[in-house]
Amino acid sequence: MKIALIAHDKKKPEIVQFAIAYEEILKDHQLYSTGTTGTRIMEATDLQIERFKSGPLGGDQQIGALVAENEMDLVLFFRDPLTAQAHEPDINALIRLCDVYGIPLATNMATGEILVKGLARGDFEWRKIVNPTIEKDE
Ligand SMILES: O=C(CO)COP(=O)(O)O
Repeated sequence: MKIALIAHDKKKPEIVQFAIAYEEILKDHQLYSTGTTGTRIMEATDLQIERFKSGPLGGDQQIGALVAENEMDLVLFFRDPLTAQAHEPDINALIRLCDVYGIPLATNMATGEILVKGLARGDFEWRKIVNPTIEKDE
């Protein structure tokens, strides 16, 4: 499965802890991230992540483009709801596209844990029906 990992600055410690805790599950998937989030996770784990631009420079939009192309299966986006973001329109656009295309989206760690545990037990098998390009053993 293709999984996007994104976190706002105040949530970066959380997503790093999350990636460490679920590394055994995440390592079997294709991982993508916005720039800084990916760097932080790769510094703390052995995960390989394809990094896009930093969020404020278009990274959320690049991940949104994959969602629109049916090339993303899960978005883990630990948002900071208490800090104004210069690129709020990009953030809203990514969240909107996940809803447009019915892509599972976690905006906080508690939801992320449920989705990743679901991923591990096979709850995402339906994505192989809507996206036949997903490898059978992913
Ligand atoms: O701003 C972000 C998401 O909206 C995250 O971007 P970075 O991972 O580059 O900090």
